[in-house]
Amino acid sequence: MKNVEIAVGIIRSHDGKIFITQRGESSHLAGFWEFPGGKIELNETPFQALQREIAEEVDIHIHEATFLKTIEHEYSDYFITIHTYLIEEWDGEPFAAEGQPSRWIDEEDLNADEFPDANRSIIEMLKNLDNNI
Ligand SMILES: Nc1nc2c([nH]c(=O)n2[C@@H]2O[C@H](COP(=O)(O)OP(=O)(O)OP(=O)(O)O)[C@@H](O)[C@H]2O)c(=O)[nH]1
Ligand SMILES: [Mg+2]
Repeated sequence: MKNVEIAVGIIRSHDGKIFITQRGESSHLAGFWEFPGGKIELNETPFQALQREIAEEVDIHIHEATFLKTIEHEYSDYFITIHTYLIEEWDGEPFAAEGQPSRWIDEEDLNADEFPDANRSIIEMLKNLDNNI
């Protein structure tokens, strides 16, 4: 089966809100909310892919991010590897640069049922993170 490797950013403001976007109607897993990010291209590190995707999708520029973890998940038609980063500093103001719906949401209100299955363990981790970071 195909393996897709992506990098995603949890863009978190100082007051604990997270910027999420919604997948377009014609895309895979349409209608689910997601963390901005996308596929790692040839010759890119995961962090370089994160920088590029975050700039393309939500128009902010990052110089650093905290690597959180890499998760692997099996969808019915492909495997996915997700490198997850926490972004707390950026230049600019995030907005949905590709016209997709977007919102700031309180960390505690993140609902795993509204995200792709692969995100469940990311959301669980986030809810436990504040004790550690
Ligand atoms: N961006 C993102 N993708 C996710 C998340 N969770 C998850 O399962 N995915 C899956 O990862 C796959 C690739 O992500 P993507 O569609 O953002 O890739 P991309 O930005 O490079 O898009 P493109 O291929 O249209 O250029 C999709 O099938 C998507 O459903 C998530 O939280 N954020
Ligand atoms: Mg994307």
